Amino acid sequence: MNRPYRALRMLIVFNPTAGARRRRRLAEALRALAIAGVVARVAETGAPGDARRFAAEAAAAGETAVVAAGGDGTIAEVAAGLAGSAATLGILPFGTANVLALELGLPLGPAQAARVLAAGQRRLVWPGIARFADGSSRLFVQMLGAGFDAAVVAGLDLRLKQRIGRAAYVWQSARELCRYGFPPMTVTLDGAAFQVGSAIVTKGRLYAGRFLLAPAARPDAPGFQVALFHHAGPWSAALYGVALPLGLLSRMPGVEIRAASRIEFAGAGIPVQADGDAVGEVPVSVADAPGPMQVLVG
Ligand SMILES: Nc1ncnc2c1ncn2[C@@H]1O[C@H](COP(=O)(O)OP(=O)(O)OP(=O)(O)O)[C@@H](O)[C@H]1O
Repeated sequence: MNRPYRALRMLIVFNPTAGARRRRRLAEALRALAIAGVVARVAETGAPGDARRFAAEAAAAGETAVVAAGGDGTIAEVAAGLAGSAATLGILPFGTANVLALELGLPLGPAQAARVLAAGQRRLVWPGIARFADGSSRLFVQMLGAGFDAAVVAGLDLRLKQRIGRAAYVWQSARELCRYGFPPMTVTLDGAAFQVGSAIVTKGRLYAGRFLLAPAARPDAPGFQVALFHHAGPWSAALYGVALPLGLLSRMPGVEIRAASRIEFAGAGIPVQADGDAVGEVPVSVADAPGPMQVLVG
């Protein structure tokens, strides 16, 4: 995927919700792009769904590169809008966790990330698709979680996240340890059923930032790694929360990582998150997107 390529024009889909700092980061990226000779138009989102629509319209109009400027949720929306088109996805990682950017080794500084966009090196990323019982679907680029981590995402106070960043997830995790009921869930991996408390389906190795979850993951290939959390309850969840930043999660008792292509979740009252956004409830099934997409990387 490394043949010479240079998008001299690109659309940047910018999610402004995180406030003034994100706007300053965009201005810095635009300056670096201009210096590199790239003409960038900016489309600002006003609501969830706009990023996907802007990206789809740009791809239909023949835009060669569409850049998601935001967190993993905005990247997933732009990726969904570009799916099936020839347009390349670019990333200006302006989120709180920026897991996909870290997974792909992208720099987090705005000027450095802009220079990556201008350089035009590409690699493949093969997204997943979650399908819900109501017929809706959601494309994800990095991961999908059902159970405790989705409860944390669903309960997150977005204003607190704006103020204190990732610490808001730690605070919300502590709150959910006290109130999440850990209803039992069945996860079926390519026909084999497991009873678990929570599960995370991931395309990448990393989770919640730079933390290693699934060492064997391959973002560019079809299929998934699935982390099964066999022990349910607040004590186990707290232990897993401590093990994650220490890089020990995949080796904890009660944690199993398996490869799978088709995953089905069954249960009642269990929240689901995809790429850090609350997206619905179990039952949900997960499969590969019809094809991979190209992403600008350094
Ligand atoms: N203008 C907007 N107003 C409200 N919601 C928006 C807007 N633009 C995008 N969104 C929604 O916000 C969700 C979260 O956005 P995004 O992931 O970029 O930011 P974040 O939550 O600050 O980052 P992170 O996930 O890293 O914490 C997206 O999935 C998108 O649907």
